[in-house]
Amino acid sequence: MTETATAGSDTAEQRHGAEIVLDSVTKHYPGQRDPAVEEFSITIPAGEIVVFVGPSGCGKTTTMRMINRLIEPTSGTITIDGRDVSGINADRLRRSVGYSIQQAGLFPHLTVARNIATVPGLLGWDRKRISARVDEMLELVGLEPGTFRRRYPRQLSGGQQQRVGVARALAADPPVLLMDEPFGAVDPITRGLLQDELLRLQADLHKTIVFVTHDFNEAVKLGDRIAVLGDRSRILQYDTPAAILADPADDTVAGFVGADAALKQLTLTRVADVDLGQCPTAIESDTPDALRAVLAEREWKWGLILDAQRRPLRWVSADHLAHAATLREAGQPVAGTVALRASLQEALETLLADSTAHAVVTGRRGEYAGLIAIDTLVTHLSVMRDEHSSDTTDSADDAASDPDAPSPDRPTSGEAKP
Ligand SMILES: Nc1ncnc2c1ncn2[C@@H]1O[C@H](COP(=O)(O)OP(=O)(O)OP(=O)(O)O)[C@@H](O)[C@H]1O
Repeated sequence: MTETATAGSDTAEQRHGAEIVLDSVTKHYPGQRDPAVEEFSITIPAGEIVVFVGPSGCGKTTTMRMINRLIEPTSGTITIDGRDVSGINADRLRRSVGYSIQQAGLFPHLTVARNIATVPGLLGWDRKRISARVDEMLELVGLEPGTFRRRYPRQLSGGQQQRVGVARALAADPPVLLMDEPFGAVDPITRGLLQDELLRLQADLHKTIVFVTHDFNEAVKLGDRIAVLGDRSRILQYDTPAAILADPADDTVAGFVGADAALKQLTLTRVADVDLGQCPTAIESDTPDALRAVLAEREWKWGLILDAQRRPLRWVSADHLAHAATLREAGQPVAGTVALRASLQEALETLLADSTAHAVVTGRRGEYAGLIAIDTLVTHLSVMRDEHSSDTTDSADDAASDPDAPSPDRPTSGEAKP
């Protein structure tokens, strides 16, 4: 972080995240027997979202607040973009590090506009620039400026307050954003929407975001990396969500991950990233003969009837076709489809609702793109486990030297046989 960035001008470096390094940081609160944080070391890469997750009281908030010196460490060093924060004036530092907390922490006596304008005002921006920035920030977080500028926090829903909190934290375009359970006080649906918005914002902004939560699902959804913390902020595991889900470092982390690790893993992969299966298809204006022949000849149980734009309509079996004169009425409706951009967990939900136990995948215009079968998901999970397993190298070596060893599973390609 540079002085220029601190002063809030539009430099290139200001618009990108900054690396944060904590080195042997300890916090011992006066009068306490044990330190709240002990010898904590971590490197938070520029432009990534790193989530601190751990049980209540383990020291997450204390650790995070030392980054912007809301809490002063007892020992150790913290640098942002190579600069030791202890050498930066604390007020100046806080203006260059966005901070968003549970229940938004808005000033109740100030309008939404003045709340968002707080840091730009402190940085001495002129009125016109601040006003334009307030509108830009409100639009960024999905609130219409004409409606929301003049409201007070009490006139907003919890989710709207959180959005304003995020807008305020981003207003001076800080390279670093600290978020302490920012979505903890809203209902699960709003929470999901706010998480989606944060990911959408981050895709454009590339801030360095340190995010504290109790909720491992939230950590998996938001984190480029997750630091699972134990007592005194001891790092139990620091890795990507995929690696932690596939190979928890110990029983404590496994307990945190939960019994449904596999389901959580499925949220991390998009349908477009696995090989899709295929089945015979026909356009509904075709005669049944060709499809009937393919099903019989290649022993497919099901074929798929598409409309003229190749959008999936119905599943048909050989029985359905036995006496059908046309494809227009034959078969049973496809229960639901899943888009290429959807997650494998959504694909699982779709296939569980489908009578043929397949998820029909569609492209951007709803056209048929392929199928996902349960085998595709099982194989994918097994590949993920192999990739992240701590003894991957050993088993790969073993397999290479043993000609009878089974070949490792890979995602199915080509044909699924519905
Ligand atoms: N000002 C303080 N004085 C003394 N002890 C404190 C102070 N603030 C926090 N602590 C103690 O330090 C430890 C870590 O607290 P901290 O708030 O950092 O944990 P946390 O992981 O963020 O907890 P939670 O998830 O419940 O917010 C706790 O045992 C807490 O009681």
